[in-house]
Amino acid sequence: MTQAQLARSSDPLLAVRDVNVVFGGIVALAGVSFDMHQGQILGLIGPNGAGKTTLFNCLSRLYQPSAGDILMEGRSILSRPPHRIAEIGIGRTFQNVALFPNLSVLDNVRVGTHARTSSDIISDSLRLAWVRRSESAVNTKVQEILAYLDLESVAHRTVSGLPFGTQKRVELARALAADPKILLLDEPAGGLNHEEVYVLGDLIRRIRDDRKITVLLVEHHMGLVMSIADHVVALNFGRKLAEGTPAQVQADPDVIKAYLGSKDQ
Ligand SMILES: Nc1ncnc2c1ncn2[C@@H]1O[C@H](COP(=O)(O)OP(=O)(O)OP(=O)(O)O)[C@@H](O)[C@H]1O
Repeated sequence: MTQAQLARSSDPLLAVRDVNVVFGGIVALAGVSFDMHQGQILGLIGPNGAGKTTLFNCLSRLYQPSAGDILMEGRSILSRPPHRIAEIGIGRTFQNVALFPNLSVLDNVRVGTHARTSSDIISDSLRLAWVRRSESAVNTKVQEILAYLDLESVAHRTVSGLPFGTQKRVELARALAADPKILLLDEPAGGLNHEEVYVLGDLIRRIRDDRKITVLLVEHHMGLVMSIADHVVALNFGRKLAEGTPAQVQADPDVIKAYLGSKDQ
């Protein structure tokens, strides 16, 4: 069974149900619903102002829908603050990279593991045996992720001095360090050159295949979305315009019209 078939055969990992978001008088999302299944790479596309970022921000809990629900493994996530979504297996990256610029790559990735470790300041300062064991497990995990993302050679470098493409990889490493079930990627190809986008596509697919992580990709780079997504949801003016395989969505007359319309503006 392929990853895509496997994905469709199970209950949704994440369910977006009739989500509405209104800013003042502007309806940013109106009744958007779709399912994400385990093992899927889902591409969320749409012209400028379609509502992609708003939906992404609802999923990462920065925005609260005015109606509707978002369920992770059947349970609503809407009462959860943004800093507590990692605990239920939702990881994210940011469009413009949000790392600690003056810390090393290693320390930035180590921060990611804290979402899933349970030590506290008293146990840490007493250096209890279980804290030492968990520290050693964290180090092993961080080293494994750095090797996986080919970041070992820059492990001790300060993040601010690294090229943007490398910083984006560090952000991915930090998100992976929290062991997410779903990874939300906000325009990961933004600011990357052609070769880097190709490498990124390959990497996202490997993350899904090797680590069994479900991926939601908000992306303007149509080539990337269409080459790696197995399911695509297209938004326009806050509504779902179409969903299906990349080929189905690309051939949808409403999607074609929405993109041509936006080019003319
Ligand atoms: N914080 C906000 N306050 C007021 N209006 C907002 C806010 N955020 C988004 N909007 C409006 O909501 C609508 C959807 O915007 P959103 O940024 O989600 O679209 P998008 O698909 O991500 O666009 P882009 O591709 O340009 O990033 C737009 O009309 C936008 O102007």
